[in-house]
Amino acid sequence: MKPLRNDCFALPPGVNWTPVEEALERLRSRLHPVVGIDRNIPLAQLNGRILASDVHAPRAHPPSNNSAVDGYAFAGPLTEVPCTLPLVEGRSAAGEPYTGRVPAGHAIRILTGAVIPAGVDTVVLEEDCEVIDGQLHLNGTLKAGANLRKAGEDIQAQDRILTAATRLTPTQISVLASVGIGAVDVYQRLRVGVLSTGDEVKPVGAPVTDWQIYDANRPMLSALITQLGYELVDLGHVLDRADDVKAALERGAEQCDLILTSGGVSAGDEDHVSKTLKAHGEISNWRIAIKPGRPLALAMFQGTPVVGLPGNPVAAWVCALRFGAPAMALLAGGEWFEPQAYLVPADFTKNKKPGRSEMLRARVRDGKVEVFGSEGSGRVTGLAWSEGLVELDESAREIEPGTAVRFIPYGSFGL
Ligand SMILES: Nc1nc2c(c(=O)[nH]1)N[C@H]1C(S)=C(S)[C@@H](COP(=O)(O)OP(=O)(O)OC[C@H]3O[C@@H](n4cnc5c(N)ncnc54)[C@H](O)[C@@H]3O)O[C@H]1N2
Ligand code: MOO
Repeated sequence: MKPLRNDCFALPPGVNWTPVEEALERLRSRLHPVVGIDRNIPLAQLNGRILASDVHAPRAHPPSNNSAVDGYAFAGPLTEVPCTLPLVEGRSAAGEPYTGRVPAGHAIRILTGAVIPAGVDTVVLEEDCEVIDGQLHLNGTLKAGANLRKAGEDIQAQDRILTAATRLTPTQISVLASVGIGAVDVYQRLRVGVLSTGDEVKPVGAPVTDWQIYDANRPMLSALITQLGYELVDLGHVLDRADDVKAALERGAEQCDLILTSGGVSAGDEDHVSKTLKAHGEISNWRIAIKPGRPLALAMFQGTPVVGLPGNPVAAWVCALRFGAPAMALLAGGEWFEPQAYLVPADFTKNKKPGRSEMLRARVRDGKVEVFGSEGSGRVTGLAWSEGLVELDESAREIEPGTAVRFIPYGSFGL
């Protein structure tokens, strides 16, 4: 694990507005995994963790030929019908295989998941045949191998079943279990600090006056971090005082692999996050051609990367997803990702200015994408209403009902 370079967020001089694609490419090319490896983590603790190495199957899946249905097994194919086959004594059930050999011209009772006994290779569904006095009566033809699941048809022993950098979800955990793997090596959880700033901001529960607002960003970002599978370090809230901001960042640098701050990153007199990062770290104030989320500060502070999100909750959310989520995936040992977007007809009208891409709070209903009525960056109700974002690229102008637009469901960001 090598540390990030101090100048990893530097932008070339003279660049004012960074297009979204360029900002993303910069992050992708300058970041790399910063976490160590946790060895032998058991299945029960793997959900959301990121594989540190490729995984190979120690055995095949399924391990032996077995029946896909409840029915009767015989040697196929069955071409001449009607046909009657005598049934042998006994049966093959899941967990209780038939150990003998079925003689030629005979059939045997078999249940779903049971090993196919020697001498037979084809299974007829019990609904498609009749048993009368120990004889199996068949009326329909069947190909050899019908209703049989072949050994290794899903996974062969030694196959690579999962690759390093895969984020494990319930479905991948099932694959591991299917071949008997009870523990794997995963990256240590990325420790992400979340810090709120602002003299007007008060934590929920504290007494407030009219000029104060509750801290909506920290609980939102904390929930995001947890849902993405990272370890949350709550760095609390600090007032716009240089010393307090510095002390909080120092705590963060000690305890975290990445710090997310919100507020204090535009150019105002009270934008102490920017100022502190400038005085004590290497900061690059990115002005990204995106709405919302124009001001984004990226910095290295005492060896730890800091993403300074805008204070407006909508902008903080959009930036945390669009730039933060892929960056965190990469730092955490996973793969950089471009969120999967779907082209969906718009159910709205919009006259967009060129030059900036726009992210609108959106959701799909009846195959059309709706956007929230207000684009105000402080409107938290639109966040709660939305199920994803519509991304309009820099060149987009007139959107009319029916225009195909890119809808990115929140699931595409790993939520
Ligand atoms: N002259 C300019 N002014 C502003 C610009 C600009 O480019 N030039 N950009 C605007 C945009 S866009 C945004 S976004 C904000 C970003 O400003 P900051 O990141 O410095 O954020 P603050 O000024 O501290 O706060 C903005 C807004 O958000 C509220 N806020 C802050 N923290 C929280 C929180 N934890 N929970 C809820 N709400 C929060 C804060 O009260 C402000 O209303 O700058 C614009 N101005
Ligand atoms: O771009 Mo600001 O980020 O509108 O809210």
